[in-house]
Amino acid sequence: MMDKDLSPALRTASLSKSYGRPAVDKLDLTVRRGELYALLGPNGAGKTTTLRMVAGLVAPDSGRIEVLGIDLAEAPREAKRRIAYLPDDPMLYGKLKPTEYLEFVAGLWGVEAAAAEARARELLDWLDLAPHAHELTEGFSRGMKQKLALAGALIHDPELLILDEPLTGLDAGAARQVKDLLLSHVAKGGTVILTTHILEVAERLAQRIGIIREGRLIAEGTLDELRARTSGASLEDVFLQLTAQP
Ligand SMILES: Nc1ncnc2c1ncn2[C@@H]1O[C@H](COP(=O)(O)OP(=O)(O)OP(=O)(O)O)[C@@H](O)[C@H]1O
Repeated sequence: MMDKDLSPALRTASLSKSYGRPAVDKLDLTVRRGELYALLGPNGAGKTTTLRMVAGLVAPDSGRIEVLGIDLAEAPREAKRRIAYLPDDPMLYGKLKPTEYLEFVAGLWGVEAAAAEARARELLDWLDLAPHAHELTEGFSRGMKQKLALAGALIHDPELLILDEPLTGLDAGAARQVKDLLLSHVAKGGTVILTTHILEVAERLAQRIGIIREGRLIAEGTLDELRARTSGASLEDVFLQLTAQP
């Protein structure tokens, strides 16, 4: 068996899911430990479906998913403990205050109370939510809710962060906080996989970029490698060339 420590952060093999027609189609994706990987693709390409399968929220029709060397189907609890998943439409409980919400999520993960409290304080500070720690989240703006959902996703200190459109709807200051948090996670050896339609985010943050279309990976590499494959100067040129319908 492969040494778990050498295994990639994520490996999917021939991963497929169909809703009448294929949403994800025999997808082979490998994300290395310690990288920030951006998954790009046009609307309906299968990005969210892929992430939902990796997070264990949608069962694949076929194929395999390994998280840090752990087979998701064989050991779902062990695999999911190592993952944070932030959906594009996170749900909060409006009648809870941020501290209560984070305590609640920490409890679900079985994080020990003192550790959870310290981690919650750190995350609220980091995301500038500390001044609102004792307000009900139902009064929060969309960006504040999104930041709190991110804090909730990170409360159990997971190694692999999977984020669906984490910067959409955030103002410049909030987007910077989230970007810094993701970069610091990678700097500490963690892994981030995100989807984004903001190509500048992928261009600036990602070590590698994967482009999917119709559920298949059609190109992958560093920005320079993708540029070299096309006549594109910017990621937008590259993206539009690669995803153009034949
Ligand atoms: N629960 C579902 N029921 C039926 N069809 C679905 C479901 N979820 C996704 N699909 C279909 O699967 C395909 C892939 O959708 P998905 O949301 O994964 O794409 P995406 O790349 O995330 O798109 P976007 O950029 O618009 O968010 C689409 O054709 C979508 O309509």
